[in-house]
Amino acid sequence: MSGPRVVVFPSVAELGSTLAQLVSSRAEKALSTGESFSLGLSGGSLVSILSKELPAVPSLDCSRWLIGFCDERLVPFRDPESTYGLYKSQLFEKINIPEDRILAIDPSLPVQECADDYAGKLSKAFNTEQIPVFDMLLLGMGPDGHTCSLFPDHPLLQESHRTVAPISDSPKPPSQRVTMTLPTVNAARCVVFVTTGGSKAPVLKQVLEGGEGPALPAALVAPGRGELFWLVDEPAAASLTSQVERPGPGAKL
Ligand SMILES: O=C(O)[C@H](O)[C@@H](O)[C@H](O)[C@H](O)COP(=O)(O)O
Repeated sequence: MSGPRVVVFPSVAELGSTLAQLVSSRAEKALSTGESFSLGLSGGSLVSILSKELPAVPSLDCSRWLIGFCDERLVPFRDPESTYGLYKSQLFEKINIPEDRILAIDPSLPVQECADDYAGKLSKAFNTEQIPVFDMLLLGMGPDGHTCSLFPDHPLLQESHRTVAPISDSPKPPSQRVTMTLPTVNAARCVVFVTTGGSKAPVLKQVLEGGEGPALPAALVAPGRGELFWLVDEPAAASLTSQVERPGPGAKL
């Protein structure tokens, strides 16, 4: 993998429209040679950014997309903390993604069984007993450098076999979650971090330019054979001194 492309935008709105264009272009590429476009979604602020911008892409056809979740909270879908629930109301109802092509967890299961069940859903959908290779994963990063539900100094960072794992002690509530593991994240063809806001500036510098102590979870994302993008806004990029890109309005990545 070549190094990450760090792309800085003046505003979240400009970041969001470029993100939507990037998703759409990778979907076209996947569908030009294959049966589907597999996209993994994260929660947090990504929900509103994607839900605002993706439906605005002209003639977007999501009928052959396959949607998975990079992580999910173990709460009922109607709970405002449910990432699936938020995407269902804010995005899925605005695009033509068939319900049976959205791979959601079964939140009625205990967390270990839920993770095993979700791993099975991915295995079936990707028709593999190995690691499912997503065309694209969209990730966020917390102010502590977590991504998915992989948190600093957590044993899950060492997981090298399971594709999906449970966590019951998430420092970010809700405490019970299911998360993709690093082997699954790093198997993807394209990984895109979306990070905005000044509160992320210190941790973004540490992740991209190094710092004290063990590598933070977001710094462990390095897709072996895939592309890695960091789409950030100026406030989040404020502490960076390394090479970044600042595309003109409407530029395509
Ligand atoms: O469901 C979750 O909690 C997310 O998947 C989580 O990993 C999120 O991406 C980060 O916490 C960043 O969230 P923000 O972008 O809202 O800061």
